[in-house]
Formats: sequence, C-alpha cells, structure tokens
Amino acid sequence: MSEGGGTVSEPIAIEAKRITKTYLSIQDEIHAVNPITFQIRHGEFVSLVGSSGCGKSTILSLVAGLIPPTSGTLRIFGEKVLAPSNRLGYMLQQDCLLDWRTVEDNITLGLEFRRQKSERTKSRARALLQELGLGHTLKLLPSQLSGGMRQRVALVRTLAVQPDILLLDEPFSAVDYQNKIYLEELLMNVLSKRKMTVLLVTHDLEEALALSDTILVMGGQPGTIRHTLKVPKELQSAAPLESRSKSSFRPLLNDLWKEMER
Ligand SMILES: Nc1ncnc2c1ncn2[C@@H]1O[C@H](COP(=O)(O)OP(=O)(O)OP(=O)(O)O)[C@@H](O)[C@H]1O
Repeated sequence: MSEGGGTVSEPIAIEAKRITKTYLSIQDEIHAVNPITFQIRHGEFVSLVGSSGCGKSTILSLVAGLIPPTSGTLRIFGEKVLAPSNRLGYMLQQDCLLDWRTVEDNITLGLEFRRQKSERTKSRARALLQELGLGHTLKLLPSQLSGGMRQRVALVRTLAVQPDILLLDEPFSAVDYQNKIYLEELLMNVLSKRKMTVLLVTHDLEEALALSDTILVMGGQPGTIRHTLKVPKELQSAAPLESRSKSSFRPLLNDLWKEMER
C-alpha cells in the first residue's frame, strides 16, 4: 500500500506482521482475527470494510495499543506497539463529549490527558474549531449542539493533539447523509493541509471509496484480509461528493459489493 496518499518515499506508519487476536474469557475463546499482514505508509488513507464481526474494530484497538495481539507484531513508525502511543488520535461513532464541560474544555481534553495543555496548544485547538465552522460554540455545553456539531467538536478534540495517525471507527455513521458528507469534506480539507495517516473502519462502502487511497476488504470469522483495492487516482484527488459523481465510482462500488459477498 504505497501508491496512494503515502508515497514510497514516506516512512511506514503502521506495520502489521501476521497479527492474530483471540479474546479469552472464563468460559470461552473467541478467535477474532486470523494472521493479518499489512503496511501503511505515512500520509496514506486506508479503509477497513467487511461484514459485521470480521474483526475490523479489533484491528483498530490493536493498532491503538489498547489490547495486545495474541501473536505477530505491530509497529508504529518502526516502534513495537506496547501501549497507546502519543502519535495516535482515535475517534469513535459516539462523540464521547463530557456534558458538564464546555466545548472549549472538551476540545482541550486530549491535551490535558497528555499534559500538553498550554496557551499555545489551546489557541491551536480554538483555531481548528474556527476552521471547522464552530468558533461561536466555545462557551456552549454539548447539550446545546446538534448531532452534527457534536461530531465536529469530537473531530476537533481528536485533531487538537496533532496526531500523526488518525484511527476512525465509524466516525460519521450516527449523523444524517448531509452532515456525513459535510464532515467528510471537512476531514479531507484538514488532511490536505496536515499530513496524517488514516485508518478508517466503516460499513459505508461509498464512504470508503470516496475517501480512501486503499481499501482492505475483510471477511470471515475469524477475519482475514480477502481483497485489497487501490482506489484510482481520479477518485483519490476528488472531493468526497465530487468523487461519488465520477463515472468510475459506481462500477468500483459494485466490485466492492461483490468482494464483500464472496
Ligand atoms: N472484548 C471482547 N471480548 C470478547 N470478544 C470480543 C471482544 N471484542 C470483540 N469480540 C469478538 O471478536 C469478533 C470481532 O469483533 P469486532 O468488533 O472486531 O468486529 P467488527 O468487524 O468491528 O464488527 P462490527 O462491524 O459489527 O462492528 C466478534 O466475534 C466479537 O464478538
């Protein structure tokens, strides 16, 4: 995976070598992921798609260092993943905003956790909020925001720590179509200005095709990577909405559906 946003001259941001994951409980063993190997170069946007339960979120948790692999190795910029890395930002489907804190205090939460909260980092977070069209919400509480606005605040909070790698688990699936496209456009706009490696889990094949350089189609239980799709340059370089209207978009979407059904 190197011809997309992350060119071959870029360092390898995420490297998984034959990783597996088995969850153990008192009664049971659940084999979530069979040996999986992939490399993602810095600056590349990769999506993981596949049927429910094939291990997509497990892969994200492994890369995030939240759980250890059962076997195999995972590296972030060459360093073995042993714990959550400061170089990562993680965003989920739920916005996870703290309802008793203002928007300003929510977007600086990650900085606080990392002991990076200073006037400089706070003003950077505020500028990002402004860039995403929410400058006026600084002193509001999350309960005073719409669902789409809350998700934008969550995106700012994730980006405020200036991660090199962005892990996104269905980040836009809880909002309506119009807000989804808007959030996608905002994300791609930020990425065009700040180089980040993105690993996105999504059920939405259109979203994967409109945003990614590469799509990994997973399947099976335990899950494996069944197919790798390199998204053509003409789609990669187009904005998310524009990409959806290109003539090559629908046939590729159909191909992806077929791969999912195999
Ligand atoms: N903490 C856990 N303990 C035990 N089993 C788990 C745990 N997390 C996930 N699993 C199991 O691992 C398998 C893969 O789950 P995972 O959530 O990674 O799949 P997914 O592809 O992200 O699913 P979905 O698309 O439905 O969100 C499933 O069988 C699930 O039940």
